[in-house]
Amino acid sequence: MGIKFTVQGEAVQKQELSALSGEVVRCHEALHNKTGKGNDFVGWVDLPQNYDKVEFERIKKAAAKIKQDSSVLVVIGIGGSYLGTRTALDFIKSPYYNELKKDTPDIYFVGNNISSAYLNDILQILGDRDFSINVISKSGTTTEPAIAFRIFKQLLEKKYGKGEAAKRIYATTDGAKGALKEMCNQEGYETFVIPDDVGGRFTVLTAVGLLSMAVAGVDIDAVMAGARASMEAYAKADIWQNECYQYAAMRYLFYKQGKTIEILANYEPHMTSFGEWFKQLFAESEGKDGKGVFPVSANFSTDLHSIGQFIQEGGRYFFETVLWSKEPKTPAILPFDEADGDGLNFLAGKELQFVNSKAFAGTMLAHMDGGVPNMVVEIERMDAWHFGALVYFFEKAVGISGYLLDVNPFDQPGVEAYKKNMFALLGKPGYEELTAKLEAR
Ligand SMILES: O=P(O)(O)OC[C@H]1O[C@](O)(CO)[C@@H](O)[C@@H]1O
Repeated sequence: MGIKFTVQGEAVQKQELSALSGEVVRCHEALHNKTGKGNDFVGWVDLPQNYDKVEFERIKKAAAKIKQDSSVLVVIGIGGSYLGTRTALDFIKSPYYNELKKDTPDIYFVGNNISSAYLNDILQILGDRDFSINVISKSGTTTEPAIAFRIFKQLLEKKYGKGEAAKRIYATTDGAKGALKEMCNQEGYETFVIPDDVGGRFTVLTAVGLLSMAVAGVDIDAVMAGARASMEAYAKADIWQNECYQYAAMRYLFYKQGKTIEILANYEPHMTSFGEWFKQLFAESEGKDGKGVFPVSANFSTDLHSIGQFIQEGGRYFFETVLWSKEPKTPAILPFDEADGDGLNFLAGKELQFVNSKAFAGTMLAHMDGGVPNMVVEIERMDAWHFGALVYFFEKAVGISGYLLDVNPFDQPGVEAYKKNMFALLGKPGYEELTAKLEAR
């Protein structure tokens, strides 16, 4: 398996983990037998094996057409309909994917905020270049992507006419219902399906993530192969044979010990958005019924010069999970300098990855000395295969850790509260009573 999970030093609590092993088996069975809370949303468990192979080929075809007729793909979506896709591109390609030399279209993400400045910047970047749209929304009613879709659809129709525009719109949505699905039926957009039993934050291995990946030239077969390898590697109920479950159980133990925040740290800007994806996955899955580990992310060594002080000496209510790639994406060597004014010649000729690895090792020991438990999720390299493998590792872990907490890890009822208030304050028809109440406050 290409992922290695370890708990560092004193933090390993073998006895406590053993005591949890029965509970872990119970959670495993609930997940695999579909008898646990939210059991109609566990389609992601065997997705790497059971995905729609016919649609998979259609995704490749659509990607080939986009590559051929578009300089830009505008991807519209928020939350699970955005973060995984963004993460895949940054992790497998680069956060500078658009700026780097390539023979694939630029990809820009919109509909993940309501900022007019952001929207205008993208419109300016787009200019008069040829483009296509991938609008992604499982519900089809989310405000942020709906606003962006209205704007970019009008732009597309103005540029190409309604008929040609419809051929440049790819919709990824529910297979049967929702506002977006209805538009697809009326306008004849090519449509990809978000399976009914896969919730938004678990969809990156569906058309949601795969279409943009394919457009960017990512080997999506390798992504699915990596996910499948994880699916097989983490299928055993026995905690001692399942590192993914060890991770889930350790999180639970730390939580019970009052460590209620998890920092997912990385040492690669290519992994920054992985932290964003991880935050949604764990926050929406665990944060309910007054429970859950609050997920945050940190980008080292950058953040060692900002929040590093707090991690070392501030309140002791968190633990750290480090996401580490053994190989650098591309190597670089520190050159020799005759004058050695910076005193760095002792490192001349060394790989930057070597320096980064010592920053990692030194930081981990310092943080552990400071009372922060550390765990490591290590991969060989940041490629398509390892992306798929990692996605599944964390999805499986959150399923088990949600069940250990005895919450439904597959719903997100709390997200509705802000939406209701926003609609009421915007004066949406049907919200009159709430509008009056909120305005009185
Ligand atoms: O794909 P949709 O339905 O537009 O939802 C986007 C996101 O909004 C939420 O429903 C709530 O934030 C997420 O769970 C989801 O990933």
